[in-house]
Amino acid sequence: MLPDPLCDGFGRDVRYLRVSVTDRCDLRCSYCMKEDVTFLPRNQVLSLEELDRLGVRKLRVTGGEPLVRRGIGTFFAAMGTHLRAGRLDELTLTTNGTQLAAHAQSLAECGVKRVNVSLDTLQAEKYARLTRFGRIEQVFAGIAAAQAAGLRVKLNAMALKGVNDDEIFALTDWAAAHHCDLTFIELMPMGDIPAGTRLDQFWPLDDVRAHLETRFRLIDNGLNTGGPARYVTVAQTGQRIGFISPLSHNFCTSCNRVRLTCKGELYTCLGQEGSSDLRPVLRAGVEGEALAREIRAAIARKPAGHAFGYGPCSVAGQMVRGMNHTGG
Ligand SMILES: Nc1nc2c(ncn2[C@@H]2O[C@H](COP(=O)(O)OP(=O)(O)OP(=O)(O)O)[C@@H](O)[C@H]2O)c(=O)[nH]1
Ligand SMILES: C[S@@+](CC[C@H](N)C(=O)[O-])C[C@H]1O[C@@H](n2cnc3c(N)ncnc32)[C@H](O)[C@@H]1O
Ligand code: SF4
Ligand code: SF4
Repeated sequence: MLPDPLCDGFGRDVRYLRVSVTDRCDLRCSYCMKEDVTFLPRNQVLSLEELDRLGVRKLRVTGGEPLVRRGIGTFFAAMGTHLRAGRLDELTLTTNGTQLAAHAQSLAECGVKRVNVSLDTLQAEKYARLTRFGRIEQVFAGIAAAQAAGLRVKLNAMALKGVNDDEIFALTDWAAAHHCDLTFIELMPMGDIPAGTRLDQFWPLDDVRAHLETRFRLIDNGLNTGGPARYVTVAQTGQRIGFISPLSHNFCTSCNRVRLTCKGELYTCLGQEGSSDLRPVLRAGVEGEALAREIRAAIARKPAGHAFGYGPCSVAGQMVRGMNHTGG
């Protein structure tokens, strides 16, 4: 949560900040970034002390891959102190899981209760291809370590036509067997990826749901975690499945979030260009009410929503800015 309830120009209360601690990543998922992507020079990236100044109530740490940022353990330890002192309500992260085995225990000791781990396939070879060189065993080990440390794990799987459309049941069964929640995500046209690839891979989640319903009875359960997912319960297994459908079921009217990039830009919408540069004030040591004022002014300009859309042979609203920069 941000310091006070913050209302934007459309009457939405914005209470949730997602922070990208790095744009760097140890993987190169082909739907997220190009193989030869250029990352920001390190001196443009906010220091972890500057990030600590934000004073938010609910923090999701993301990236790029948050666990590859040097010193990230110290950052989580500092955030853990805020958590114990009651200055922070929730501390969590979204990760590709490759480095989770090494960090899980200390994350739990810092007060992290749950992690979202991105896993789009269960097949080692396909995983290596999709991420360009990732080793799936590292992710499995990361998930096991997280659970052994007492963390709840939610899997995030992109729904990608022609890539993992043959694995929807396998992912669902794996999640059930490993006591993980599972969320499917629609592909957004973010990053410097050709429109043709997007059109080939976009798979609306209504189709994924219909596919699941050939085997399972899905009951809408109305659960709201404060995030964009609509959840169902699988009648046969009791497991929970979420659908994040920014294209086919746009959730912008209830949007409660803004994002801070690792450079200190506050993006008030994932799918629009407008941002406010908070780096000068963070670098100048501004905090408390003065910083909140800057954030409020930015939020007042939050746009209504994204303009993404897939036509028969064109893509609308494409953002060249990558998810790793804005923070997925
Ligand atoms: N368009 C859009 N997509 C979002 C937004 N927030 C999350 N997403 C998508 O949902 C994916 C999963 O987000 P997570 O990091 O797991 O967070 P979450 O689903 O909000 O988290 P919880 O519900 O707290 O578990 C992101 O990578 C994005 O693809 C948003 O505000 N707008
Ligand atoms: C950008 S990553 C950052 C955190 C971490 N590296 C990870 O992969 O979980 C966060 C999430 O964004 C999702 N993502 C990346 N590109 C996307 C796109 N074009 N559309 C929708 N989600 C995307 C990923 O699948 C991942 O679940
Ligand atoms: S989705 Fe996450 S793991 Fe994959 S390239 Fe993007 S930032 Fe890295
Ligand atoms: S696209 Fe923008 S307005 Fe819509 S839910 Fe995402 S961040 Fe909010």
